[in-house]
Amino acid sequence: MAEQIAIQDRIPDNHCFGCGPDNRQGLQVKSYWTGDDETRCEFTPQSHHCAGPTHYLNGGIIATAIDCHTICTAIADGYRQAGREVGDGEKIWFATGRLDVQYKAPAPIDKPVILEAKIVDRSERKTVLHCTLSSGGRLSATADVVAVRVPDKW
Ligand SMILES: CC(C)(COP(=O)(O)OP(=O)(O)OC[C@H]1O[C@@H](n2cnc3c(N)ncnc32)[C@H](O)[C@@H]1OP(=O)(O)O)[C@@H](O)C(=O)NCCC(=O)NCCSC(=O)Cc1ccccc1
Repeated sequence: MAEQIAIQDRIPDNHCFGCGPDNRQGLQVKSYWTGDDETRCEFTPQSHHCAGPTHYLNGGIIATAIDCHTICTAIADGYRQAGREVGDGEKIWFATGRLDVQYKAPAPIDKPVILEAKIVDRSERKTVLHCTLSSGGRLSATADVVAVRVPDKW
């Protein structure tokens, strides 16, 4: 099977701290389709992404990774619903309207985290997603996200 290009690497002019390919100080989150409405992301934390104790991943970094993975899933889905490849033609932007994270267990800093997102509902203006974040096979966080379509000049 041909290797997929990450969704973020197809979104034009994305300078986001969490997922912008051109943001050299950013997290560089990368997401890939795994099914019709499902995407996956593997993110390897760096030591300075720690919480108070140095062995756990910071909660804001967890929220940012979830935010970027889910919103970019909504953006890619927006292009797909329009029958276009991500990045082709008029830009499609979604913004985070709601990000509701539940922290279930700490995520160790020295292991990759796996994010799995699923689109649970979509309408003209918004896409609703559910996301899990796991580390070493243990569930660390769940999130419910509302991505809202914004104008192409957003
Ligand atoms: C755009 C919006 C979120 C909503 O605009 P409005 O004019 O108020 O929208 P409107 O009232 O027309 O509703 C349309 C539909 O949406 C629904 N809905 C709306 N809000 C909520 C809600 N809170 N919760 C739940 N649902 C909500 C509403 O019910 C309606 O649903 P309906 O169709 O009736 O079923 C505005 O409040 C805003 O700009 N907020 C700041 C966003 C921001 O700065 N985010 C952070 C930066 S982005 C980032 O970091 C990610 C990123 C990464 C990489 C690349 C790109 C992005």
